[in-house]
Amino acid sequence: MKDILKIGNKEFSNRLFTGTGKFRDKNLIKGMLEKSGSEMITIALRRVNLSNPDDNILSYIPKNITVLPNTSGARNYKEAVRIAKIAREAGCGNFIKIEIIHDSKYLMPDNEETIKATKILADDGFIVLPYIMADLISCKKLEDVGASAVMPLGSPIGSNKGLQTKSLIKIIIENSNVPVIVDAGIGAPSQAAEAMEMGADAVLVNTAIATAENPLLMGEAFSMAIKAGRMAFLAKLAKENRYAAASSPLTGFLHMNGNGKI
Ligand SMILES: CC(=O)[C@@H](O)[C@H](O)COP(=O)(O)O
Repeated sequence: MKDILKIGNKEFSNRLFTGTGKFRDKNLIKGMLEKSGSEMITIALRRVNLSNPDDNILSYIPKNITVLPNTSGARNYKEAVRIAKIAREAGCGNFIKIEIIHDSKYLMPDNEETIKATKILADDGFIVLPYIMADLISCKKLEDVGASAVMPLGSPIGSNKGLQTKSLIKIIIENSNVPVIVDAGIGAPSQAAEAMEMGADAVLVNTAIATAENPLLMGEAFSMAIKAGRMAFLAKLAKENRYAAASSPLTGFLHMNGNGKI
C-alpha cells in the first residue's frame, strides 16, 4: 500500500523524521538514516560551519535526504527569520523548522513569536514547519498564515517523557488541515506508535535515537513502531469497552445474579 505524506513540494514514504544532535559520533548519522529509512533530518543552523566544509554537519547527511534546518538559538521572530534566510542562502533549501525559545529550563517554544515568524517566512516562499506548544488556537493561526505543517510538542525537548500532551494533540489532529508532526520528548518507540495510532501524520525524534546505546537499531525500532502505529490508525482501532466483552460466545458460562454475584 502506498501511503505518502506530502509536505510542501516533497513527498515522504517514511513518517519518522530525525535530528542530528547528541550523537556521540557524527558518523553514526548516515547509518541511522539508512537503518531507519528516515527521509528528513533537522539540523541546527549554528552547527553548519560555512567556513570549513570538512567540519560541516551537512557532510554527514546523504544527498537524497531532505534537510530541515531549524532556527534553534532564536529567541524572537526576528532572529528566527534571520536564521531561516541564512539557511536558505547557505544552500539548505526552503524547508525551515521554526524553533523560538527563550526559556532555558523547560525549552518551551513561544507560540506568539512563532506565528509572526511563520507568516513572514511563508510569504517569502519558505515551507514552514513550526515547533509549538500543543495548542489548537495557535495551530489554526499558523495554518491561516501559511504553515505547511504544525509540530506540537509531546513533552519537553530531550526529556524522553513521551506524550504528556496527548489529549491536546488529539484535539489538534482532529481539527487540522495541515499535517501534524509530533515533535520532542518522544522517548520510546511505543510512544511514537501511540502518536501515530491517534492519527499524527509523522513524529520527529532526536534524543531517544541519538543517545541510545545503539542508535542504528533504535532508529530502526522507531521506524517500525511508526509504521505499525500508522497502519493501526488506517485500519481503525476497535472501540474501548467499559466492561469485559467475551471473545467467544457465552455458552457454558455461569451467569451472575442481579447483585453481580455468580
Ligand atoms: C532536534 C530538534 O529539533 C529537537 O529540538 C526536537 O524537538 C527533538 O526533540 P527530542 O530530542 O526530544 O526528540
